Amino acid sequence: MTDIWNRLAEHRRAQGDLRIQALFDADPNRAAAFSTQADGLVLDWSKTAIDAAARALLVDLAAPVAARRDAMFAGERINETEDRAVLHTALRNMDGSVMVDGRDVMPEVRDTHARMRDFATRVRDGSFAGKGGKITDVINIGIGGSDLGPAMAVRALQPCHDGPRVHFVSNVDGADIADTLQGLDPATTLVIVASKTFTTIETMTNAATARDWMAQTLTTPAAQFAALSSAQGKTAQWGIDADRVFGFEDWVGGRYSMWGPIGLSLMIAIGPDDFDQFLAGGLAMDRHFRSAPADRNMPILLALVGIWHHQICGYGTRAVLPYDNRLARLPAYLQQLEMESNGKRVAMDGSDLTLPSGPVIWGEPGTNGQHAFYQLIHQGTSIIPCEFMIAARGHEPDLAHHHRLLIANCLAQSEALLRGRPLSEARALMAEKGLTDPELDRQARHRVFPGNRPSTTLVMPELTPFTLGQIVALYEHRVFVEGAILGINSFDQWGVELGKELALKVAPLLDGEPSPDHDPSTLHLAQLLRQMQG
Ligand SMILES: O=P(O)(O)OC[C@H]1O[C@](O)(CO)[C@@H](O)[C@@H]1O
Repeated sequence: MTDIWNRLAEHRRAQGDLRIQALFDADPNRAAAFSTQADGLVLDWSKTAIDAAARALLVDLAAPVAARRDAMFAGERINETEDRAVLHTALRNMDGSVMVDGRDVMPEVRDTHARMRDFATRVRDGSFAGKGGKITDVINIGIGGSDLGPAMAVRALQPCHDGPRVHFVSNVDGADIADTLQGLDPATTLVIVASKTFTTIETMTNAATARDWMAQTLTTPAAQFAALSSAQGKTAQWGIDADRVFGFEDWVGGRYSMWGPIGLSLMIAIGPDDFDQFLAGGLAMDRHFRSAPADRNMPILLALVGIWHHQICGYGTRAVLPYDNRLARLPAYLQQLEMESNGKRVAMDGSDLTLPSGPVIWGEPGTNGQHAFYQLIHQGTSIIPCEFMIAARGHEPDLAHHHRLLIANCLAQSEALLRGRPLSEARALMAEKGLTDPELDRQARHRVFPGNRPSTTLVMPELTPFTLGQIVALYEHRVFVEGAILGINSFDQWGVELGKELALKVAPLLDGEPSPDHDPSTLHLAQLLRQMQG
């Protein structure tokens, strides 16, 4: 492996000031040859500096992926620091059997899925009602993986909504729940407490506030609560009837959990059949991931492009730019999926990682981002690989002209990043305006675009439950591949623990209790905030 990394680094050095445009000039078939398709989804990665030799080396780098992938699907305990299997894929494949510790886990998965379908159907048709009648509003209370996936998907699949309104509360900031509860009727609201552990302080604090809010009107608020958790003893302590508790096992990681019970709010919003289409999209990507050769395997190639840009070229961040307003929450969802999974400095075997971990992920939907941070992407001193996403068709037939413009903008941005605008062109533009040197030169230099900035474009026919399932599974597997190649365990998240522990120790400071165990700055800030509270 070290040899391949060295050869890749050497190849990059040898490329010198290669322009991506030169790769297109040399190979008229490049756009097709550096595109990959999977069940109607197409990834074009031709606008990168990866040439045939780099591609071959990168594919060699992916050699360890197949064995680890097969171990994951077979239910082996590949999450070694938590001693757990990693089987979120079982939640989207209802057929067959999957053995964990000698037990087939699929009958229970199917049973829970059937119970979710039944409950969602009853909420939607009114046979499960609140004290005041048919449920009009559902609040999902959760955080991280118990919030970001369903919140992203509910927004993405708005055209499929035909159920009650669905709201999401995650932040422990009381503003979140206060704003959400405003205008809702407790008698027709269903609260879903989504927490794998059922101990997360933000979620349990918000859930208690929601229960108090309901108790002002209803004598038995717990009757309008449901729970999604692997800690079923704790849900019982909360008084939530077992009929409305949907469990899952520890082999489903929080950020990989929207396919099962954590997706209940999505199922209620779009209906069980559309939810099954979402699962079908994920399953289609699983099958592609398991069967396509590495050089045509979309998750493997997407991961390799990322490795080329971050670990080989040294670009520190990656922008995710969906040209779809309904995918507005996708960058936030991917931030948890990618950065909580691969933001690690220790390898699986306990040694220090010798390569950089996964990159910073950020983004906003186009075209909004164009009028905000694209300035830096085009002309800043950092190179930021961009991941564009676009659907061929929109959902608003009467507004086809909007979609035409949306597509044009998406393609124009990746073209502008590739081509740039040389000084000669910028000078010609200034000359047309009647400027002469030295002012012409000064003005022209501000209008130069260096270009040669890499991007990929993911194209889908339309944003549907199926394509969304494909995209989420694509990114899950991309993270998996990156982790396997870097030697990272992508399924634990020890880095979130210290802050949680310290928050519990800091809280007493805010009540004025002395505590010697804090640094002077923290003590100073706590005192300042107390003074400001008056
Ligand atoms: O579902 P839970 O147990 O409330 O956890 C919520 C989130 O907290 C984390 O454990 C850490 O932030 C995430 O991995 C998880 O998705």
